[in-house]
Amino acid sequence: MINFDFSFVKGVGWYPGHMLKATRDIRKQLKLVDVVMILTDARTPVSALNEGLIKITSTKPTLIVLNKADLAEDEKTLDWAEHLKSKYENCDYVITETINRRGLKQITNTARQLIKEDRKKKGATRPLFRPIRLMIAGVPNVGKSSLINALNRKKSARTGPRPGVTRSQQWITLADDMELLDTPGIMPPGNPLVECGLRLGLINAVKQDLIGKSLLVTYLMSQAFKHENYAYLKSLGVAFPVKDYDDILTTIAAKMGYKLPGDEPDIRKTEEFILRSYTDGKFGKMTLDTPPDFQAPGDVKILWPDAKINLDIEDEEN
Ligand SMILES: Nc1nc2c(ncn2[C@@H]2O[C@H](COP(=O)(O)OP(=O)(O)OP(=O)(O)O)[C@@H](O)[C@H]2O)c(=O)[nH]1
Repeated sequence: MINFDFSFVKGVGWYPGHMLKATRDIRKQLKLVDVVMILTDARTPVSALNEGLIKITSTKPTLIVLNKADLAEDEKTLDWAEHLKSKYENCDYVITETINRRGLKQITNTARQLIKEDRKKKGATRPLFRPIRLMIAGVPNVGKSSLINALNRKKSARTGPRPGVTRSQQWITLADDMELLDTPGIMPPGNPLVECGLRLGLINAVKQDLIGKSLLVTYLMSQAFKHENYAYLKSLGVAFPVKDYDDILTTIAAKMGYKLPGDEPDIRKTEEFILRSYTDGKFGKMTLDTPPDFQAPGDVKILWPDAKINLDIEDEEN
């Protein structure tokens, strides 16, 4: 087991002006909607949840959608989903893989059920004679626009693997009796916990350059080793046990042919490739948020960035 220490990293906050405006707009529009659908990333269900949003919208039933479940460990996703459901009032969850169109039907069914229960609680006796209205919110890049497009099929919302693609609110009428209010991705103000921030960087909810790609790659490696997730690294030629952290990058650079003039490995390009591979799901299913807290255990320390890193890894297959 390898343990990593990232305690030297400073907080990584990101709260540009358009997010403040978007938060105010959400408050204003709240009275128009029946259910607030909060998307999170199944790899980081809590780090990417933005609990502040749940508080702001707590007068409405909440549907938590754990999206990108294709990239997370199934059992842990279910554990987290049940945990979140029990934590918040008037709340239910759906697990989705928008990319594979998985879980879409459950969204409409669960939203309708939440509305029914909410109306009953408020003493409403007649059915709702208008389309149901959902607001969709969450931190950047969790898949809000992709989900809307998947539900809509008309592909009206812009998507992209970068945070902050959606900049304003927009109402979208679905063919079904349902209307959706899309909102821009919103981070909580202030600095999240260090590990939480690193996770938000890895999933592209925070701009990776704000945190630093080298640091994110080191963090990704720490997670891959913690999960004993070696398959993709092996496919890139990395031999285990790894003696030196730099070996990982130089091996991958050689494999990919990333060279600088003079045949030096192009580490920057290699780091970008590794992060892109992670975004593309090449590391397989890996849940980053681990209950009960976010602290990595620390009996073996990785010194970064100036010291060489010795990874004392045993690989059972070798
Ligand atoms: N693997 C995987 N990727 C997904 C899934 N859903 C969305 N994505 C990808 O995630 C990236 C971000 O998706 P968007 O729909 O643009 O995210 P967003 O939340 O609208 O982003 P902002 O506009 O920044 O708030 C895109 O590259 C999508 O293709 C999913 O279920 N699985």
